[in-house]
Amino acid sequence: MRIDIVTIFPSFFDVLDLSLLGKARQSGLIDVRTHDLREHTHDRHRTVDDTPYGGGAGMVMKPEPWGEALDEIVGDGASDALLVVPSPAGEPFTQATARELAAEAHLVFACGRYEGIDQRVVDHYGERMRVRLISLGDYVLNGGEVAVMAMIEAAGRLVPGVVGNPESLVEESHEDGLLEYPSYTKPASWRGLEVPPVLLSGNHGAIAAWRHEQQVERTRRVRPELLDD
Ligand SMILES: COC(=O)c1cc2cc(CO)sc2[nH]1
Repeated sequence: MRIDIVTIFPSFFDVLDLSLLGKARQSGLIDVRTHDLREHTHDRHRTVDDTPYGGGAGMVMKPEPWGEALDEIVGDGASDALLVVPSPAGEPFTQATARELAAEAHLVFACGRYEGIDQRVVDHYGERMRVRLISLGDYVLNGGEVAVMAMIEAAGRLVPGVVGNPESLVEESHEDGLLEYPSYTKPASWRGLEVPPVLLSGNHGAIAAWRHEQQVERTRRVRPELLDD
């Protein structure tokens, strides 16, 4: 998988060199490249934003730098890459979305700031490639970078080979539509709190049944709407 990120804060993504995704980058499983939007400005102040047509507070990101930056990545014709634009007006990001992104060969993330990117950028690239506006949730961040970091982690870990034991991906919250069961490890007794005896029983059928029961109970208590599906 190739990932390109266009942002005015490219160093924000240096952290991707660490941990899980760091190994995936070194092994070539995931090729992450950041691009500084300001490299595609040509005025003395390296301007990337301007006041909104129609008035209103805040600033809007100018289309020209985005056009130059994105053309450099996907060329000036049709592209099979998926352009992901984090936006409060986007579709909700879920584990299903993460799985869809993980199946892509080439993801391009456009990190907006301020009030967003001039709409014509989405319209222009929407004529020659798939474009998805995605939101992390019903709140607003100051820019797309944090959202892109979360999406890259959620999708990157689903890319085959990135996580050592693929089994660990199966029994996770939201993978089967339920929240995950509670986990325990040694010691069996800690500050007077005991590990549920069934987990020490060695009875794998009883353990699986208990874990599923815990998933349903936790989901009903914390996220009852997930049980409606
Ligand atoms: C949950 O919030 C988001 O996903 C989110 C993405 C973006 C992009 C912005 C720049 O206009 S503000 C913002 N919020």
